[in-house]
Amino acid sequence: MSLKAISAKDAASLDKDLMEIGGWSLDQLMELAGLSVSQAVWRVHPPSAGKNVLVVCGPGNNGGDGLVAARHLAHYGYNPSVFYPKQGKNELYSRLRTQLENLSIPIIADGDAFSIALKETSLLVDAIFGFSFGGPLREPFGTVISEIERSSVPVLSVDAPSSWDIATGPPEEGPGARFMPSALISLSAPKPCVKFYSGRHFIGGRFLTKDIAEKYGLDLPKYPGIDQVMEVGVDADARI
Ligand SMILES: NC(=O)C1=CN([C@@H]2O[C@H](COP(=O)(O)OP(=O)(O)OC[C@H]3O[C@@H](n4cnc5c(N)ncnc54)[C@H](O)[C@@H]3O)[C@@H](O)[C@H]2O)[C@@H](O)CC1
Ligand SMILES: [K+]
Repeated sequence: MSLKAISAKDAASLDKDLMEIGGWSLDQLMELAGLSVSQAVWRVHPPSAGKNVLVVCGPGNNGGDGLVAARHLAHYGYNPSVFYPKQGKNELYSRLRTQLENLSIPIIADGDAFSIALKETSLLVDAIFGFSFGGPLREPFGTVISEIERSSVPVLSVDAPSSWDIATGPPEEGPGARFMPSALISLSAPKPCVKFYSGRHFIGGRFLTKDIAEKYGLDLPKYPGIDQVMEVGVDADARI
């Protein structure tokens, strides 16, 4: 069963609905989104496969999901580090950063340190851009994406493979043209660019209601048991 995709425009308006009529705060949505990212990491890369996980965070809420995921990964026993070259400027991101600092999770901002960390990690979480990515890749992210593409480190992308156009997928050429993560977690619903993606696909963000799903023509994911992720095409509905 392939799940219905949601456009970037509708994804933004779904977020607005969740917060304006759904009673949700951004903190809560980001916490559940980041928690589901951490569970997808556990599914594709349990600590026995390597504890070093490098979370690359962009300046927006996709990056915020990465900050939240890094915290959960530390509590699970991984050694996460965060590369956060353009740090989001608001109170929520600074509180998330403080939570990471209090767990002694390294937050690196410099490109050379990123190159070193990339060589020492066994999984990279791509929390650079989500559904608000648009237009030609602005530095430093072209360089960052090219380095990720060139490395052999497996990647789990959050909501969309960063640098892909949310509707039309990977760029023809330049950074991102050969970027294919080995795992993807879509939040709330897949984005249209998922049709260009091949690899393990999870759905996360276990907070949709039937009404909101209907309003946007989405399927309600059948999360198994108490899990915060459902693997598309793998997990059967095992709800209690
Ligand atoms: N709907 C949901 O289920 C939820 C969504 N969340 C996350 O929020 C994300 C969307 O967050 P935002 O709307 O903040 O946007 P994004 O985090 O997708 O990206 C926006 C940031 O990237 C920069 N940017 C955009 N295009 C660029 C380019 N071409 N070159 C360089 N920089 C560029 C923008 O300046 C902005 O700072 C989703 O993808 C998801 O990961 C969660 O945090 C909350 C729950
Ligand atoms: K991403």
